[in-house]
Amino acid sequence: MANVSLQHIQSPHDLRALKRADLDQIATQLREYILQSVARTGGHLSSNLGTVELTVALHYVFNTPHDRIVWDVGHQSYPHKILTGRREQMASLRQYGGISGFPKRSESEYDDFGTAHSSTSISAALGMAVASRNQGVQRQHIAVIGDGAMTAGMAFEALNNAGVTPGINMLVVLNDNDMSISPPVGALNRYFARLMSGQFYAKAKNMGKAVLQHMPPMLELARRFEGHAKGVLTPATLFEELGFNYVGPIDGHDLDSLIPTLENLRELGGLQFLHVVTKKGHGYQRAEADPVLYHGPGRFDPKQGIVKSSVPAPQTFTQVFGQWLCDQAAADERLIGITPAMREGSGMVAFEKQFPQRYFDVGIAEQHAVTFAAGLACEQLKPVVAIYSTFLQRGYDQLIHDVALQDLDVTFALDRAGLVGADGATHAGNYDIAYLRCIPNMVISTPSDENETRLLLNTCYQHTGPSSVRYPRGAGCGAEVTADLTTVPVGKGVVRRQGQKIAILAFGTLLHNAKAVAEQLDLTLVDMRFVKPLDTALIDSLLQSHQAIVTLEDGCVMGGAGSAVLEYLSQAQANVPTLLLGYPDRFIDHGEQKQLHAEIGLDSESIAERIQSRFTDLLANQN
Ligand SMILES: Cc1ncc(C[n+]2csc(CCOP(=O)(O)OP(=O)(O)O)c2C)c(N)n1
Ligand SMILES: CC(=O)[C@@H](O)[C@H](O)COP(=O)(O)O
Ligand SMILES: [Mg+2]
Repeated sequence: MANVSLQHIQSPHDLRALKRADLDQIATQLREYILQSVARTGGHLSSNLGTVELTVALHYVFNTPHDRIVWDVGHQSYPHKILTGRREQMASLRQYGGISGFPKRSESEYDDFGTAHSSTSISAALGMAVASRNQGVQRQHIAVIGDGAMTAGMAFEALNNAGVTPGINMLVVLNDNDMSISPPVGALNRYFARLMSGQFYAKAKNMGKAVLQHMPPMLELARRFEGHAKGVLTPATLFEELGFNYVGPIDGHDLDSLIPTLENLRELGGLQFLHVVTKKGHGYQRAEADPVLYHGPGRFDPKQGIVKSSVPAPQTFTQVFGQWLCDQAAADERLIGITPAMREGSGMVAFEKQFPQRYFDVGIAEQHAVTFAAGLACEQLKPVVAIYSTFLQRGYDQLIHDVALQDLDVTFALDRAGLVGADGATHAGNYDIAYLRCIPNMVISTPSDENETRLLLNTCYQHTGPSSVRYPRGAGCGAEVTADLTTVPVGKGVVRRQGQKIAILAFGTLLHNAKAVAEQLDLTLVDMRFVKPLDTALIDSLLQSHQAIVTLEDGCVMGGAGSAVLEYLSQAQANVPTLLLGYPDRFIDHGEQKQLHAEIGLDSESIAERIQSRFTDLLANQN
């Protein structure tokens, strides 16, 4: 066996030039490279360790980039990125100016579809397959989707449509590692477990090796597969009922199973569904033992594993929410906590332990999460939907049609509001103020620090209608958080500093970037607390003594809080110069949150400069 090196793989063409016998070495080196690289940069780890062999086999068997591969979610695409010429660039992973943590069309000709929000791969691959058919192009279209991503309705919408789409080549590869971020939930997961249960999977593993070692002619193999797949291995599956030829489950770490099977499926063409079984974290014992902890680690030493810092980290907004949820649930048995598959990320691990009967992880199913909450509210329960701002976009119609239109009492705890940092544009929570503000009955609150978050969670929870509390990823300014359940008046802001002629109306945590500016330029600083209802009485009183308004928000300017103030000023016929500070009308890539805020002029220095350049004369005439 030749000594081959990952260093020589600049593209899948180099991989395909190797002998089959050399691929195991490549897989071993690839796994080690990913472990060492992610340990240096941080990023998604356990899912990438689980797709090493599958990725090698797919790029070895299929003629990429002519054949298309869509990686669902795409957090497991690091092996793909490394084999497609970005090995060196992994050092810049998810950093300002560096490569993305997800497939991105503008990054490589091998990234056929930008992913990150889950369960889009089958729809996208189907679109590509129909396009190839209609254009008379012969190519394969592969969707690689995890068992977690398969729990989203959109995946079944696509399967349902594909099943009645004639004349296309599409291979769906289900990467079944029996994990989402946390342990998977739902009846579908039980179904997969049945398919993998001893009687089927053991035979599949042995049959895979036996049948594939002698490699009869393709059609003979297909016939055998047909027979085995239908009879011995597994009963007709849900996927066959939807029009796919189901093959598997096979061992997703065994190149001897993967390569002949994929070659067979490549020759067969048509609608194929390959069920592979992998282990999340495969090949790194610590990640195998705790795939949740190693799902998205920061930097760590692979030899030691992730070590809890001895220096207590500042409390995050997520932790403030998690504590509040438990306290509020203890005080009110009507509270139900709902997460669409983000138990850890949303801070609900303690809540699940303390209130298991009132905790619901509904899977990657944001649409269902919202309307499920609506149903609970119809029966006088008080659901709290803990959901990242970006993922609530998936349940937007349900929020309007099922919750707001019926004025139901649902509280939305919107974590990851604003720029999230390393996950970049796909996960940015930039739009919730704009997309919620136009919905009647909605209450929108924007806490400025950790204690304000608790205050506004108390307040919105007690409000008997649809409401939202938005807070950013990570820690805030370190404000002391009370332990009580005090509320504040809905729709009322608070003047934090009295200045002279210019008032900054801050909506959210960027208020702290404006504090020093207000001191430096002697400006009034207001913590508005709510975008809707807007504190118009406070604005009226400010207009009595101020000659200019600045609005400040960690969200898009278009349709955001500043727009709400402008609308009011126009309606009040108040002709006062107004400067709107917020996110520009473009997508903002990954980097540190502080770096990104500086890039778009929302750090303290930029805020001061922008106010000074806009209101030079006014400032000159202050005392
Ligand atoms: C719409 C949407 N909701 C939630 C997430 C957060 N998320 C990222 S990965 C993941 C679990 C995916 O599980 P699976 O598809 O099985 O992939 P694995 O991590 O097991 O490889 C979730 C819930 C997301 N990316 N998109
Ligand atoms: C891939 C995905 O969508 C999640 O893993 C997400 O990256 C988690 O984000 P946080 O790290 O902000 O919880
Ligand atoms: Mg999984």
